[in-house]
This record gives sequence, structure tokens and C-alpha cells, in this order.
Amino acid sequence: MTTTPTTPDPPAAPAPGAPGLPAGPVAVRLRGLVRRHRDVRALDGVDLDLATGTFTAVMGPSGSGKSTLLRCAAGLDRPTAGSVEVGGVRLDGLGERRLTLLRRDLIGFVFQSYNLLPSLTAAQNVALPLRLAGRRPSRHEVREALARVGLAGRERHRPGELSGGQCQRVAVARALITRPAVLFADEPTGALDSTTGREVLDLLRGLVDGGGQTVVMVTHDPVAAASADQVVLLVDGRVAGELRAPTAGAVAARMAALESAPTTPRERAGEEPREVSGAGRWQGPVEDRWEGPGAGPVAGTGEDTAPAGTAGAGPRVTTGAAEGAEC
Ligand SMILES: Nc1ncnc2c1ncn2[C@@H]1O[C@H](COP(=O)(O)OP(=O)(O)OP(=O)(O)O)[C@@H](O)[C@H]1O
Repeated sequence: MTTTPTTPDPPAAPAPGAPGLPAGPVAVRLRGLVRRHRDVRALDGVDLDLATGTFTAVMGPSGSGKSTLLRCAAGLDRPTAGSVEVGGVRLDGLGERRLTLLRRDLIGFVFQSYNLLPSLTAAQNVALPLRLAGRRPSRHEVREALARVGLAGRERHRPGELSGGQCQRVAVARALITRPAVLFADEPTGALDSTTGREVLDLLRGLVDGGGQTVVMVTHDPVAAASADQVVLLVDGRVAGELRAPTAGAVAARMAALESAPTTPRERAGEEPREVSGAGRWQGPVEDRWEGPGAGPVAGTGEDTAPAGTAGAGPRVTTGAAEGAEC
């Protein structure tokens, strides 16, 4: 792995102003992170430390800056101000070429829509990042990466021959093949039904518990967030709080409280109208989907619709018991 520390302070050192610093070395460090899009401050001064080997869920109302936070932390978007450090390496202020190389070495990214190449097999999709880096991965290396996500024997399947959950697991294997310091996932279960979504969440949890991987995931789903070690809550581009050892019920209650707040500072400033129902956000009452600890009556959203992210229409080939959206 190419690592070029550019900050004088050691990455494990706690920094003042960061909320709830967990024990252990820091995998992601954000300081004073601002991302402006014309008049909108998508991120408005975020300070955050995420410890190595932990699983963090980022939640917040629609438009609160979750995806922007993830993209800036992963070097996919450039902050207007502030600093980003991943695995002890400063990403902000780098030239495009250097940033691309560091991103390839340090960061894995999983999208809601998998982003697999349909004409390539699972093995070829997984090998792609290394091939783009000019390396020819061994068959063993690729097979091992697929086995790690529970897809041994599926090497030659193309995305169209896999279920949505299996496609997402291929995407996770592809993100992990470069052994990144941090795996970022933007709504990785958003397009999956609850069964396949659970498989992907268990996979992410296992990567943290079994392999010490650091995972940062954006989600709208309190049930998904309950798989994490901690939830970071964003409102108006700022960290509004965090939950340790979250339960789905506790997360849903906090989200309901945030979303029922009369107005946000951004709305009061006239930056944008309130969005009451965003695509992909959690839309069902948590008690319908959660039976574990923390379950219980939660202030409803008044939107008794089907769970978000169920599979769309169209042909689907499933090769296992679990079904999900097609790739
Ligand atoms: N490329 C862009 N151009 C202009 N405004 C943007 C852009 N990207 C994000 N924004 C704005 O920044 C704010 C934060 O957006 P972001 O997508 O990060 O929020 P989010 O919390 O992920 O939202 P959602 O939950 O709806 O996906 C929003 O007001 C959004 O409209």
C-alpha cells in the first residue's frame, strides 16, 4: 500500500473538537470539513474521528449531507475547506493524479447500484481495480476475495446471473481486493430486499469483526444502522450527535425526533425547502422490520408505505435462496 503521511501529527492522536473519539488508531479524520455547492453548504464544518476496525453508520434527514460527507472522505469529491485524512494520509489539496493513486490504494467504495460491468464475470469485475493499476492479480487472489464475501464457486457468473445481494457482494469483493484502509458504502442495502440486505450487512459486520476492516456506511434504514458500532447523525451538514451500540428502535426514535423538528437552520435561512419524502429513505415503521432489542413503539413518520429499496420490475435470475434486485 502506498502511504505518504503529510501531516506532522500521528494519526492515532486524538484531536480536540472531534466528537466521541473511540479508542484505537484513527482510520478517518475530518477537520473543519466544508463543502459548498453555490449557496448550499452541504457540509458545514464537520469534525469527526473514526477508529480503525470499527463500523460506522452515517444517518440524517434527506439533504443533510450524508453522501457529500462520504464522497469527500473517500476523495471522490473535493472539500471547499477543511482536511481529510484516511489511514494517516491527507487527501485534501492533492493533485488529481496523486489523489487517484491514493484513492486506489487506500479506499474501497461500494455504491447502492453495485456499478458492476455486466459483460464481465464476477472474477473479472473483482480483478478490475488491480488490472487498472497495472497489476495482473492471480486467480487465487480473486478466488479468495470472492470466497471472503461468500461467493466461492461463482467466479464465472456474470452480474445478470446473480441476485442483487450477490451482485452487491461482488462489489464488496471488488472494493476489498486492493486491501483498502477504509471501505465506504453509500446505501449498500438501498436496492435490496430485507433478506438480501441483511446478508450484505452481516458481511460488512463480519469484515470488521473478523478482519479488522474499517467500514463507513450511509443509510436511511435504522435496522441497517443497528449493525454498526456507532451512528453519526448529520443535520444541515453538521454532526448533530452520535449513538453508540445502536439499536434500531433507538436510531428510529432519534431520526423521528430530528425529522419532526419544526425547521432546520438551513430551511430558516431559505436555502432550501423541506423535503418530507426522499427517494431511498426509510419509509416504514421500524416495528414492522425489527424484532430485536430496542424494538418498540416509535413516533411514526405517517408514511405507511412499503419498505424502501425493494427490487424493481424486470427479469431476475436468482441462484440462491435469497432474492434481491438484479444488477
Ligand atoms: N452537485 C451538487 N450540486 C448542487 N447541490 C448539491 C450537489 N450535491 C449535493 N448538493 C446539495 O447538498 C446538500 C446535501 O446533499 P447530500 O446528497 O449530501 O445529502 P444526503 O443527506 O445524502 O441526502 P439524501 O438522504 O436525500 O440522499 C443538499 O442540499 C443537496 O441538494
